[in-house]
Amino acid sequence: MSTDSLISLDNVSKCYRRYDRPGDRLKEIFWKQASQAQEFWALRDISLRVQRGETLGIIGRNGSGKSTLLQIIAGTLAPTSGILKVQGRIAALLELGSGFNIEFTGRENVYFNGQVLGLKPVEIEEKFAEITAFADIGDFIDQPVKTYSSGMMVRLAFAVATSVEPDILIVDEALAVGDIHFQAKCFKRMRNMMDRGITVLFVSHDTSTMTGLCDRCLWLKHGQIAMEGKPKDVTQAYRQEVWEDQGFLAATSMTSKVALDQESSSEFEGDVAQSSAIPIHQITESERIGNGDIQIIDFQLLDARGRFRQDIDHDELVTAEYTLKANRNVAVYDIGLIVKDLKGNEVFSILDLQPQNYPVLNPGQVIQAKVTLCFPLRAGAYYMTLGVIGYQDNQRYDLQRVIIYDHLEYGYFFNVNLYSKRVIHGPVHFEVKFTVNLLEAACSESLVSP
Ligand SMILES: Nc1ncnc2c1ncn2[C@@H]1O[C@H](COP(=O)(O)OP(=O)(O)OP(=O)(O)O)[C@@H](O)[C@H]1O
Repeated sequence: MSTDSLISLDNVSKCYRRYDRPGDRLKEIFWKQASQAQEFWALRDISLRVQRGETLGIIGRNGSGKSTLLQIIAGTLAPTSGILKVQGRIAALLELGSGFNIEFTGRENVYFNGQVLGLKPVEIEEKFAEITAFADIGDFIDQPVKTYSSGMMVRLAFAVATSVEPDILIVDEALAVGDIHFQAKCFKRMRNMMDRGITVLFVSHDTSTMTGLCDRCLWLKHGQIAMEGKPKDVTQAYRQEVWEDQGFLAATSMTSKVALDQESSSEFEGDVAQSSAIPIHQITESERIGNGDIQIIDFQLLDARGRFRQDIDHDELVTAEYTLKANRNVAVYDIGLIVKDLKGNEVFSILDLQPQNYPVLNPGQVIQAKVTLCFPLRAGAYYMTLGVIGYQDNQRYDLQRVIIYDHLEYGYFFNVNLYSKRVIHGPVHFEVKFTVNLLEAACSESLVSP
């Protein structure tokens, strides 16, 4: 294994034994010759190197062998044949609740898991408050894990696995069963870990996640590597195949080729595509930074009739209303917002740099600022990062000298609904109109008689 590849697999295969009847497995234990098992090769001859600091995405259809591969690399499943070498500490989030003893409390499991991940009790003690703050499951931390919902289990498992500084983080996105606020927090933490050079292996069905997060992508098909390379190329080929199989595209169609050249994922919008409702998250105190000279004390989205909205129709004009409180004299300040998808990818941002009419603020003063905007986005859940900034010596336009008064990473979660019969690609969607004109009539003999 080269010094910089943390993971190396040579011709790794995994064969499961499948039985028609549960009793057949038992029979085999006592009488090998009577084996009724059928062999099933979930992985065949996988050879792979993953370098230190690399983020490898694994994509593939249900049953293609993704979880099997991750479990083998994590060391929780033995390969049937082949050579596997892994260097460094692994933190894995694979099967729900794996690694937890459900009879024990969350607190006991944090200590137990922390030790499995290589932490000393005193180190776990130091990290305990941070782990519970991230998991945010309140008093449940002292309840047996068997009383947890699946979402709570994932919260705690993710908090523990990412609290250690592993060399390799392995995450199955299918586990992202928490609410959207928690998912966004998880993606942010994963990005931070990637920035710190931690090697990440990540399974997802979502091609935009692959292109957004990963350096390299692996496509598994029937237990074999169908393709490996740049996320954009691999996800494009993968989508092409999925779409062809589903009959959405003709393989040779020019339009499909043009469409698939787009970087982000594509979805077939059926008769009515509507994102599901999300729980209300108004201003969250977590992830708040800034010196507090001005604070955002409330924020809402209102529609044209002044109704509070969190489910917004595509392209609908809404007003974002900030309520700001000054805690000091402030003469120059700007208000901004960034719209992000749940993976933390920035969709667009606005910073108002020419506010002629913003009043000078005195301590205790409360003002309301409004921004009118619309969201020509594809259907889905998004959040807004909200901010108020100032400048050293009040030198507006000098972005090098920005002072952050307040910054709320998860300021406001909302849904965009889109009703469309079209096949839509990419993060934005504009109104378009297709028209077809008949230029030449068909020859009379080729006309189909009514
Ligand atoms: N313990 C097992 N015994 C027998 N077959 C198994 C076992 N575990 C997995 N398989 C089979 O191996 C194949 C690969 O499964 P795996 O869970 O690795 O796929 P996957 O790509 O992760 O699927 P998904 O996207 O649905 O999670 C599947 O056909 C599955 O039915």
